[in-house]
Amino acid sequence: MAEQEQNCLPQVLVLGTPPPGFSILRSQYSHKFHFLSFFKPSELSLHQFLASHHRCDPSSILAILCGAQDPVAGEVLRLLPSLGVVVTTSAGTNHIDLAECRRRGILVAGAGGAYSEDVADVAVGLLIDVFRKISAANRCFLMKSRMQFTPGDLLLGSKVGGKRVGIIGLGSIGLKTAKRLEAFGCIITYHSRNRKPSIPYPFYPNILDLALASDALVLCCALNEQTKHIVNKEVMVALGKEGIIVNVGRGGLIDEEEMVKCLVGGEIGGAGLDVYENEPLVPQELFDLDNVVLYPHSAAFTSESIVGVVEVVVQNLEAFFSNKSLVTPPTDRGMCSAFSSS
Ligand SMILES: O=CC(=O)O
Repeated sequence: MAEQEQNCLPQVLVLGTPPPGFSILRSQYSHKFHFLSFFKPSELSLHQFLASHHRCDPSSILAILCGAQDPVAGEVLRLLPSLGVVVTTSAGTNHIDLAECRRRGILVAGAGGAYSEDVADVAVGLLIDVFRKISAANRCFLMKSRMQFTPGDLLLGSKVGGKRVGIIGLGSIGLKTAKRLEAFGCIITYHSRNRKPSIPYPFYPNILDLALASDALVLCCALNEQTKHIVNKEVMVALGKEGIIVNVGRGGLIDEEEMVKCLVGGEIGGAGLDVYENEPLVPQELFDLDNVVLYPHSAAFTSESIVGVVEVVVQNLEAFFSNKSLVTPPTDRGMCSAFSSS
């Protein structure tokens, strides 16, 4: 596209690591938006990048596009005096300084429910894997020794049907996880910020009570000040030696150091994890445990969900630049709707 034509397009500053779907966005929507990519690693600071970019007056930037991996902190927002919207390709918005956005009236839009089914699939997959020791068996029989096996030998798993599963956070991911597990014969209960009157599952206002009444806890909530370390040592002890934890929310929801100790010491039965407290670092001890299944923060991503999120991003940008309401506006506390606020 000629530079002159591009100059007339709404500018979108794309930050950090190329967000999922960005190559589709760039190839299919560059006639609608001028994507100004400031990707890592860069020798320039954002300030220098904006100053060196020939047509980029920071006050001409009204929109940021980002993914979950890169913080959109106060200092970034302060460089962009006219910013009106932050669109993230993630369901979670904990990487964005929501308080500063609220203060400045900057809108925030996330992936909405674009990933919910895929994340729920992985939550169920991790739960089944831990209870039935699928990865452990794979590791033991096939990868380590390639030995012949006797059916039913050694790795006796635990039945999924009948398990009491406490879901923490009943947004669209939590609800889809609950529905799937119900079909496996699990008994569902939940904890969230408020009881949901239209939901039939028993509600536990207290997370310790939920842990005491559960064989598995599945974390599907957003990370914020209220939910950080919502699963702490006390909760893990209440869950008990046979209990397992599945986390598809954010690593910081669990006190990871304590979780590692509980797993190593046998105080909980196992864990299926998609997210970690200090990503991309994963505590070394976890790699050696057969009762732990690790996934690399990829529960959200399938070829289909990436196409879906591109649509949501485009709809949000189009809505914003034509002064319409965003299609996935944040909830009252600035969070997007796929993760419940706990
Ligand atoms: O973790 C992934 C997301 O928030 O989309």
